[in-house]
Amino acid sequence: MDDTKRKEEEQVMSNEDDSKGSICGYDSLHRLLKDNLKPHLFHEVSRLLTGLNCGKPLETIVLPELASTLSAEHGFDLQAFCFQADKELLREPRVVRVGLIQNSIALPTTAHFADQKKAIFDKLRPIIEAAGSSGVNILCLQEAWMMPFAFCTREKRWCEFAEPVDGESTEFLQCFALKYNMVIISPILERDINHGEVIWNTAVVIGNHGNVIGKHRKNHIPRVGDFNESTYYMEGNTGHPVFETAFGKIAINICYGRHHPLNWLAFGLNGAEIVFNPSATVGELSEPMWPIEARNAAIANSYFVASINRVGTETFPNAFTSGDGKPAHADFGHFYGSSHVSAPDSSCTPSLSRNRDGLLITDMDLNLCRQVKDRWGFRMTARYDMYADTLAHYVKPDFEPQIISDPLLHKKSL
Ligand SMILES: NC(=O)NCCC(=O)O
Repeated sequence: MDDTKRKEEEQVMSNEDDSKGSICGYDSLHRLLKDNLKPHLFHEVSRLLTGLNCGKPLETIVLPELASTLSAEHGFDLQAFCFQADKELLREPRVVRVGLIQNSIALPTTAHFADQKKAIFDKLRPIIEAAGSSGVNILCLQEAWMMPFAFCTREKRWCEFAEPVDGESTEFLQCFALKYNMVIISPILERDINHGEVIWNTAVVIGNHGNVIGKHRKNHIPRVGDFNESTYYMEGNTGHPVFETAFGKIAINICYGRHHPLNWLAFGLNGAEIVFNPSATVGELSEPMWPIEARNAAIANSYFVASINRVGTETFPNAFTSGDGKPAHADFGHFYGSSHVSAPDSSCTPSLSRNRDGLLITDMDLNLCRQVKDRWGFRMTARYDMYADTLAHYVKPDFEPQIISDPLLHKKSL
């Protein structure tokens, strides 16, 4: 290939990459490293980047053929890993199979709203079937999975997508919960019929008998970049519930809540063993934060964190601005997928694709949570009483920061 042709091809590739916020045409960081490092270097980089579980790299799981067939037919990424815990003498292993689904929207945002929602249902059906037929016990979808993430626009017509907790999205998923004996976490835009049709950003927890166990409403609402969600709903009023399910104690920290360590802590104090973080976030804003925050939360709170993000670029009919000096634009940028699971022992799975729909299946022995607590003693050493005191002072209007100034602070150096 001559130089001009190569340059032209590189230009096309880099334009495509740019529209996806780049990582140079690779599907994930893991892939980029694997394809470019010598095996012994990749092994060592992975030891630090994704950690070791019980002293070893994570093993992959072999899934039933149907799951691979559905993944090939419908073009979604399918990956599966297993977290081990040490064998105990007095307790049986408590292995739970968790599934995470990430997806792009299915029709342009200009299509009729009913068609958009139906097309998302149709797109998810085979992915949920793949999860169910692989024996997934707890399945979680992405934030506001039943609609485009239209909150950047500040246009109120998108509120039409909101549904009551027992609405059509819940009904759609209840069938799968029953069919596959699966707990399903369904993050939706909620319309609270009993309270004057107020809108919330809510995760509905559907039990493995198809029943609604309860709901949690997003605690922290972003006001950053194009994420103008506070125009649509207020901070949640459900606290930090932990749902005791047939397969373990679970909680949901919805998207922007992942930037708040006390939010993670509160779910942990209530006894969560797995905290799901269904999200919608874009590369330019948060991609470097994404793996760090989840992993840190898992380590600090001795539980598993399951992170899910949307995929693709959603373009809206009318351009908008967000008071950041940028020209008016009609999309958020690239939702980078990259769903993954972090464990309390600091190991984590590689991420799903940053460009394609995907299903990540992970086996986790929940005994690992207590084993890490016993080993590291973070709960014992946490000094909650000291921080309770600091916070109680901090929230008072007359609070003054505890700063001890160097009396020689302003003395000139010789
Ligand atoms: N959906 C949402 O809360 N996004 C905020 C952006 C971020 O937290 O990365």
